[in-house]
Amino acid sequence: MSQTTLAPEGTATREPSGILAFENVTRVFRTGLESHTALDDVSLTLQESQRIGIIGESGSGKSTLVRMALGLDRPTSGRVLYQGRDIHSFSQAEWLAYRRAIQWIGQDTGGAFNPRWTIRKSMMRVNTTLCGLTAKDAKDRMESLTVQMGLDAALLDRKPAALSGGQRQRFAIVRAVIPEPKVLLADEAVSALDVSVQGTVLNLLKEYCDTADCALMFVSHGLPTTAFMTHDVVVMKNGVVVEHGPTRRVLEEPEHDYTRQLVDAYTYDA
Ligand SMILES: Nc1ncnc2c1ncn2[C@@H]1O[C@H](COP(=O)(O)OP(=O)(O)OP(=O)(O)O)[C@@H](O)[C@H]1O
Repeated sequence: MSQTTLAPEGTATREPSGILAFENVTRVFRTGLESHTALDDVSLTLQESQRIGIIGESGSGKSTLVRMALGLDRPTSGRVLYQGRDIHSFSQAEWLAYRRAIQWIGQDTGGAFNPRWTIRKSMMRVNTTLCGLTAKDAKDRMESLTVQMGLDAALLDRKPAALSGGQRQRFAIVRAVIPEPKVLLADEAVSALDVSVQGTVLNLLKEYCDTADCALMFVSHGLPTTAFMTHDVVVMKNGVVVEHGPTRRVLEEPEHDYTRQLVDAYTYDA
């Protein structure tokens, strides 16, 4: 069993259930006669305003964890808790509130928006229907966040294909933060971007989390970006949490052989 309770370094108080928690979550995928355990009894707690990294080789279960948090997939056993309550016990109204409170930013910046609509139309649609904002609130927040992200407001009236990858990714962040989420799930959110744009996007994301007291689950293959973005880190292998702790300690003085291999491989490749 992998059990970890994580809090920002120096945080004085800890809520046992945190804002988002995975309680003994197991996910087994069955295809024909084969079965594969993508998550194996994973327990971890994300505290308010905490930024945690999730690292591990391809296939270790990182994205499955994110899908569980978004309610796009259900645990075979165990529970996903938001503010101490099982997300799958929510009423329809509670579910709507949850979908506002937890937002996702992925690697595929094109996929975040309808290719046939302008960015403005996509964002307004999601935030008024799915997230329940009034049209005025959605528009005001969209326009001011666009400027905060260093984007020209005129770009809102373009379709996604008429934007650069970096611009689309910054709009993906704008879309995600308009509903004032309490948790952001970033799954390889900057890996498709070139290094100079990565830095800008990471800074904006970090700044947003700090000013809005928003927690962040940061899934990445990049150890330097994980070190920059997170207070704590969880190392996953074959669906199990093999190590966790303050990011600097885990990356500089790994306790588990697997973490050491990850760190060494990264240094070697760099
Ligand atoms: N729908 C599915 N059906 C069958 N197996 C699946 C399914 N989704 C994920 N898996 C398997 O579960 C394991 C974990 O996948 P997951 O996508 O969570 O890994 P990951 O750590 O995010 O990998 P990557 O870094 O490559 O994105 C993999 O072996 C994957 O093949």
